[in-house]
Amino acid sequence: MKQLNANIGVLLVAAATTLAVRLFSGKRARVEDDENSDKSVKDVEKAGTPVEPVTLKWHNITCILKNKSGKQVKELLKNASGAAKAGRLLAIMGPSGSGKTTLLNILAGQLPAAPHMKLTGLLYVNGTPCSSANQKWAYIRQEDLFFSQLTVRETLSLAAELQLPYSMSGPAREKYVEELLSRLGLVSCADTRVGDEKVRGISGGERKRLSIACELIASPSVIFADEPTTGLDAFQAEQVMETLRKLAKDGHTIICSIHQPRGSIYFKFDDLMLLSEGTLIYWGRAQDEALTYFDELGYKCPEHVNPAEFFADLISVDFSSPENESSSRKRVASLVATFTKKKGLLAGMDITVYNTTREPSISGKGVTSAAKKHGWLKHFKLLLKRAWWQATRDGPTNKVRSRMSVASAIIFGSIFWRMGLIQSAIQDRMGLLQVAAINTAMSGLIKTVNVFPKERAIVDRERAKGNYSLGPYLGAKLLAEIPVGAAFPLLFGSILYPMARLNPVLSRFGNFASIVTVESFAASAMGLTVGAMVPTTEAAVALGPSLMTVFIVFGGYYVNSGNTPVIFRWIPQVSLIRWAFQALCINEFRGLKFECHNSYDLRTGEQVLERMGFGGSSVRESLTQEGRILLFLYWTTYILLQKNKPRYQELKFSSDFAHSSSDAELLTTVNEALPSTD
Ligand SMILES: Nc1ncnc2c1ncn2[C@@H]1O[C@H](COP(=O)(O)OP(=O)(O)OP(=O)(O)O)[C@@H](O)[C@H]1O
Repeated sequence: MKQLNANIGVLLVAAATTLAVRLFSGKRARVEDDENSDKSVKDVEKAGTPVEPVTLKWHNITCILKNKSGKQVKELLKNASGAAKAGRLLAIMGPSGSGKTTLLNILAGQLPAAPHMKLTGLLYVNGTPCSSANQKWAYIRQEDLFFSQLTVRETLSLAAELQLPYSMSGPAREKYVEELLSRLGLVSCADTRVGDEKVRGISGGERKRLSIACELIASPSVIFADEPTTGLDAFQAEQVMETLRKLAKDGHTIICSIHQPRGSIYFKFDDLMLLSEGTLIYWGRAQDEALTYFDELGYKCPEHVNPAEFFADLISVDFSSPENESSSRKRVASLVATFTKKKGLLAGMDITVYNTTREPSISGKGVTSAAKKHGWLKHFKLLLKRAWWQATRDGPTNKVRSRMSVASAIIFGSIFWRMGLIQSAIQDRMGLLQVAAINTAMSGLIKTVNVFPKERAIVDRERAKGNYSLGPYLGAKLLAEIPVGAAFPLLFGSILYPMARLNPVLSRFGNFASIVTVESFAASAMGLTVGAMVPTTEAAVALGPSLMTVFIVFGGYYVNSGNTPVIFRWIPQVSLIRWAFQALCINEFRGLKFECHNSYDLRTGEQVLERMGFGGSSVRESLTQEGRILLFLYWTTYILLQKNKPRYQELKFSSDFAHSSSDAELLTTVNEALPSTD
C-alpha cells in the first residue's frame, strides 16, 4: 500500500502526459502558404459572406439607478431612441460618462445586472419587438482578452471549431479561417503568439482586429464595438475603423461608441448619435447633415477643424469654473430641447425601408444560427488542446516557477542540512516539514489566483456566447495542467529530500513526493475556488493568502489538534496544510529511532507522532483526506462558476408599455427620426 501511495504522483503525471501527447500528436491547424491562402480567400469571397440584414430600432430607453430605499440616484440614459441599419456604420459619440457604453450594452443585451437598476424601453429587430437578451450578436469590447500562448491562427481556428457547425468539413473551416485572417489583415502575424504583459506578442491594433475576427466567425448581422480605437495609435485606429467600415459595406449593421476620433475616422461614419449626460443631442446622418444641423442652430464648425472635436467641445459640460459650467450646461440643455422638438425634421424621408423585413442579400443566415453544435467530447478535446498549449508554452512563467522551486529547496535544504537523529533534530524535522507544506501550498495558490480570474473573464464571454458548457472546460483545464502542476513540487521535493537527509528509504521519498504533489493540486484548487468567488485578480490575490494563513495556523504545527477551541475544530479538518503536514510527519517519523540521553527524551518516531496528536493515523488516511479536500474544492469551483456567471439586465419588450403608448405611435416616432438610406 505504501508503494501504491508512493506512486500516485508519478502515475498521475504519466497518465496526463500520455493522454496529452496522444491528443496533440495529431495534425495541428494547417498553416497554408500565402499563395494557397489567397486562393482560399478568393474562393470564399466568391461564395459570399452570408449576412442577414438587420435593422435595429430602439425607443425611449431609460436606465435609472436607485438606492436601497428605492429613490432615484442617477439617470444613466434618458429616453434614448434611435436606429441602426444594415450596411451602415453608426457611431455613438459623447464625453466620458455620457452613457455610450451603457447604451451599447443595453442594445447588445449585455448590460451587467445591478440590483437597483431599472431599465425600460423598446427594441425592434427588423420591425419585430424583441428582448435584447435573446440575440447572439457580436460584441467587441474595450479589453481584448485572449489566451496568451496561442498564435493568432490557433486562436481563430479554435474559435472557429467551437462556433462553426460540425457539418462543416475541416478544409472548409480552415479556408474560412484563412479568409478571415486575410480580410482582417492578420496574415502577416498569423503565426505570432498573442502574448500578454509578460511576453510581447501582437500589437494593440492586431489584437483588436483579432477580436473582430473572432466575433465575425459566426457571421453576425449586428456588430457592436465599444471604443474600438482606445489605446491604439493613429494608424492602428484608422485601420480598425476602416475594417469596421468595410464590414458595414459587406452588409453588417455596425454600432460603435467612440471617443473623439480624428477627422479621417469621422468621415467613415454613416450615421451619428451624440449623447451628453445620458440624453440625445443629435441622431441622424453623420458628416454634412450633422454639420448643417448645428450650423442652423448657430454653431458653425470652423473650416479645417475636425467635426468630431467640434462636437465634443459643443456637447461637453465645462467644469473649469462655475461660470463656464453654468453656460455650458445651458448650451447643452438648449441643444437637447431643440433636438427633442426637431425630431420631426427627419420625418418622412425613408420610413418604409426600416419598417419591413427585407430578404437576406446573400442566402443563408448566420452560419451557426441553425446549425447543430459539437458535443461534450469534442468540446473537451478542443479545450484540452488549448489548455495544454497555454500551460506548456508559457516559458517565462514556467522558468520562474522552476527557478523558485530549486531556489527554495536549496535554501531550506541548506538551513536544515543533513539532519541527524539527535533530540533537537526532532524539532528541526517538524519545522522543515511544516515549511515544505506551507511553501508548496503557497506557490500553488499564488500561481492560480494570479492567472485564473483573467482566464475566467474569457471563459465567461465564451460561455455567454454558448460556445461550450462548464463541464468540458473545467475537466480539460484540470487534466491539461497535471504534468506542469506536478513538475514543480516534484522538483522541490527531489532537491530538498536528500539535502535535509529525510528518512532515507526510497518508498518514503515516493510518499513525500506524492504528498507534496497532491497538496500542490489542492492549493491550486483553492486558488480556483477563490478566483471563481471574487470578480477580479486583485480581490483573489487579497483573499487567497488570507484564507491560507488560517489553514497554516491550524496546520498541525502551531496549534495542537487536542488544544484547538471547540468552535475552531472544523478548521483543521478542512485545512489542506494540516493533512499534508500530518502525512509528511507520519511518513517521516514512523520507524525512526532517536538518540536518548535523558529519561524524558523521545525515543521513537511513534512517540513524537503521539505527542503531536497524529498517533492513530496513517499516510494513506491523511492523503485520502487531502484528496477529499481537493475534490471538494473542484466541486465548489464548478458550483461557483455556474452560479457567478455574468448576468445581464434584460430590456424586455413589455406589451403593457407598448399598448399604453400605442404601438403604432411609438413606431412612427422612431421612424420619424430615422436617417434615410442612400
Ligand atoms: N452599474 C453602474 N452603477 C453606477 N454607475 C454606473 C453604472 N454603470 C454606469 N454608471 C455610470 O453611468 C455613466 C455612464 O457610463 P458609461 O460607461 O456608459 O459612459 P461612457 O460614455 O461610455 O464613458 P467612457 O467614454 O468614459 O467610457 C457614468 O457616470 C458611470 O459612472
